Amino acid sequence: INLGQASYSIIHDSHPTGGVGNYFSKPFNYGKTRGYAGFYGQSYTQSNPFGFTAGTGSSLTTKTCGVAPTSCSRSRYRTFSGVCNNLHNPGWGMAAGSYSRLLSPKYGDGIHSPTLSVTGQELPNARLISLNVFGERDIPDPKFTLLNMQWGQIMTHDMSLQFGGSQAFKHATACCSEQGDLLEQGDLHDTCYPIIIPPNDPVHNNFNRQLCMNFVRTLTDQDVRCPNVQFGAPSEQLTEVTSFMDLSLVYSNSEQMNAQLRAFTGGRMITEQRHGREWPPQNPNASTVCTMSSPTEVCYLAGDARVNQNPGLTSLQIMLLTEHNLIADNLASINPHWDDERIFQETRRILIAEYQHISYYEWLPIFLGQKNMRNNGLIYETTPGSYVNDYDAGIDPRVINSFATAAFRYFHTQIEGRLDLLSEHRARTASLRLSDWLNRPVVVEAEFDNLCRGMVTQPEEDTDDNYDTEIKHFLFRLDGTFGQDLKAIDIQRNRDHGLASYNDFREFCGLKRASTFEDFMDLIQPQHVERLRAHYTSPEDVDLTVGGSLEAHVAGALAGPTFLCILTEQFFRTRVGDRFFYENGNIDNAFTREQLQSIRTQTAARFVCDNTNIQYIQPRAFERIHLGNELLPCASLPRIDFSLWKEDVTPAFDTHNAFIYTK
Ligand code: HEM
Ligand SMILES: [Ca+2]
Repeated sequence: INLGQASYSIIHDSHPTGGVGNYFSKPFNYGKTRGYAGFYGQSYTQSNPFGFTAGTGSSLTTKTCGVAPTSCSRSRYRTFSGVCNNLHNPGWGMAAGSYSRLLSPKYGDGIHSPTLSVTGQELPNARLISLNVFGERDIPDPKFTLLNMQWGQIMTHDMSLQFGGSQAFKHATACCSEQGDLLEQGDLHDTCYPIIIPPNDPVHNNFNRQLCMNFVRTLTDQDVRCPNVQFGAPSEQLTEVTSFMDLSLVYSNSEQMNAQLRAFTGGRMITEQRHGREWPPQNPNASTVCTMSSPTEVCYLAGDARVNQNPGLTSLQIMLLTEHNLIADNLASINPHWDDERIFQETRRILIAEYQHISYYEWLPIFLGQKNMRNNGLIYETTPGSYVNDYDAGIDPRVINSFATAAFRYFHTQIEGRLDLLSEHRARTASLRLSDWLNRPVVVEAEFDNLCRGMVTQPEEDTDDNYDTEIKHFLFRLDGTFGQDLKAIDIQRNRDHGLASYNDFREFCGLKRASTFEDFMDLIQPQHVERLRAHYTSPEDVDLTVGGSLEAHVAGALAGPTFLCILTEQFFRTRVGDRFFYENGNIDNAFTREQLQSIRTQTAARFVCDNTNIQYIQPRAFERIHLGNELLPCASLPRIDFSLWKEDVTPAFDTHNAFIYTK
């Protein structure tokens, strides 16, 4: 490959003085005003989202609702589809089930059509809001690395994939012509909701034409005619993946798909050996899922269909895959009597634990704040080897629509459009332009270690109201000059899913409901409020994904109070509603105290070290290298001690005497 062609340099703007975070005189104490704490475990008004039987030949799609069994047997291991994690509600969190909601939807027609203004008119154009309300300044984050952003996308892909409508691939349904012109009304598919390019768009030449960006609506329980959906009830979007943090992106969401990924020997996953290391297998549908300049280019197959989407994501997926095989080889050598299935399942359990640990104790505190997480029971100060027995079968672990469709997407602001390739001495050898390498993983194989060093060294973009030009004007441009706009897509998706308004969520989160635009100034800078006023007719119309992305951050967190409320709620449910959560000592095959303690020593840094040829890394890999976080030899970082899984080690843990955390 010709990297020269792809190199790209950006001149960084200087950091603005007095950023959004400094706007408040009084810091907002999120923990104290948690007005929404009362609803855990309550049931929601929506119609039965589970227990679907297969859909009935919808004309829209071949996709069908997930089928949850009516009863479950107690398995030692998670199912691939997520069913039976909750023994009373077997469908909770399963793949092909629905999202949950914190607030009832606000569809235009009350049931299914995209949200409208309170005046009954269309909401302001999504691309216009993206252009005029949000910036595109390139401000490197002073503290965090690109790994911080990239790990978040891994968690996203584990937790959510909107059914049928994602813009992450070239969509089979076209709402705009090849040249980008809006199709005639009669030619538009039912699921089309194209983003119209406004007049005077700075990059798309709209002269004498009605241009658009493709946008296909997410399929709902009504679209695929799930049984038990009540006539006239509001539509609920479906998700393709399990809600649990169970590494479904590695192992897939069904047994059949998993069988295509497993080697069925030594507990291993299928890999292909090239250039002295293991790579994921080739995707049999390479030409449809990847952008390839030759038919022999690599295009990977993994548990998640988005694996090839961008080089950083693909690199982390590869690391998760090789970490699986590394653990499997360790277990196989210490337990030669274990068969393939046993090694595979125990390995899967350890890898998920390792990843849940890094996500909850190393990554999430950066985003949600350590104190906030402690106050709300998302993490605990544990004594060595102690369990946290906070599993609650009454908590619905499903992913919340406003989490996946608005709050978690805020971190698209952290995406960097230039990826540096670095030597072991952290010298830059070249840079990649992100939009040259979307759905095109060939570069990952050619530059794996250099890319990974870039990811753990380069700063991510500041978490603010700016979105990198590579995703704002060039997303999925393929060979074209310009492409799509991820912020505009996020706004359009917010309306597609009929999310309740920003103002509704403020109230829900215990904040003051605004009656005028000025009332937003408690959390949003005046110049941003003015831009909202210039575009929206009423404060009631402001989209959640827009208002939430403009709020000043809560001290110690990377989001404002409204998004923080949704994020905190989600990660509480994801933990407490997961029967197999790694710290839980009350399940049939809980880790022993020693095993749990060893898992708790694992860090993102060591994980990266063990799955790349990187020799030196800073111990806190989500943070940039600085005094106190200098490069150290990989071997000096703690590593999980797999000998603790040797079967003749009797568990020393006594449930009755141990210090147990309970809710
Ligand atoms: C280079 C990095 C990334 C790219 C190119 C990217 C691109 C995309 C695209 C194209 C979609 C589908 C939009 C739609 O059709 O509605 C999407 C969805 C999403 N993204 Fe990202 N993203 C990136 C990183 C991230 C990060 C860092 C996070 C959070 C930490 C994130 C969170 C989400 C979420 C929650 C969704 C919705 C997923 C679903 O429910 O289907 N993304 N992203
Ligand atoms: Ca999952």
